[in-house]
Amino acid sequence: MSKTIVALDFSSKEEVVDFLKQFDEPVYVKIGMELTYACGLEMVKTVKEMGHHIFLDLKLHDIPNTVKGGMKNLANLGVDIVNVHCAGGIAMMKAAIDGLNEGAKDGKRPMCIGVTQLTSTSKEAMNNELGIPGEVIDCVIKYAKNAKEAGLDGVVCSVHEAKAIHEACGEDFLTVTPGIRLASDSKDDQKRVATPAFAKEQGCDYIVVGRSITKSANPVETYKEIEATMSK
Ligand SMILES: O=c1ccn([C@@H]2O[C@H](COP(=O)(O)O)[C@@H](O)[C@H]2O)c(=O)[nH]1
Repeated sequence: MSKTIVALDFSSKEEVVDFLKQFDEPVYVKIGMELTYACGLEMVKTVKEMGHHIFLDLKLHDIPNTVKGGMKNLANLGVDIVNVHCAGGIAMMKAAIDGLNEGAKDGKRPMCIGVTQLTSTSKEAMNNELGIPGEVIDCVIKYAKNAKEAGLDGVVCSVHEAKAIHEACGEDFLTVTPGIRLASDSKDDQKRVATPAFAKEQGCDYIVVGRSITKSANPVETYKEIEATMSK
């Protein structure tokens, strides 16, 4: 399976279908808030019918009972990955897994991963706005260990933390890393960024790439170049 997950940050079905029609092979895609709030979970069905793999990035973060109920209803959509915010705590993450297990009709639940610190968060913002002292890496490792204790399958983190997470939580614990930029790209709103080549070097399991591919003059070519780097 592809190591590059393409973020479908579009607001209409037409844009998604036109974008995906350019590819002659199944792509691993990410459906997040923008698309879901515009088109509903119906988009999961549309994209699945086109043959693609899906990371449903809704980042659940609520009291355990609510997250459990939410996950129960996401369990049978046929997506490969769902996620929560690790900041919701261990009880909430355990509830997410319980909900998925309860909801999965065939006994096979999607993988569930936890967002550690958003890749758009800098050390300064984490310290001064979120009120979490210290280095980002320490918070990310703590959250990753919590996620593992809760039974999650991995985490979302930046490339810069992936190696330390594998050391702390094991090589089988998934690291899914957004904040990917080509050397010539602008960082936009992202803070903890890295190139696909550095992600490969750091042992990231998957990279998540949005604008570098979707806004490229030739999205398929850019995707193929990035995926070739990741699959070397
Ligand atoms: O920490 C996180 C968690 C999720 N994302 C998501 O990944 C893509 C990145 O898009 P780019 O255009 O490549 O910046 C986007 O859908 C985010 O919601 C993240 O960036 N960081």
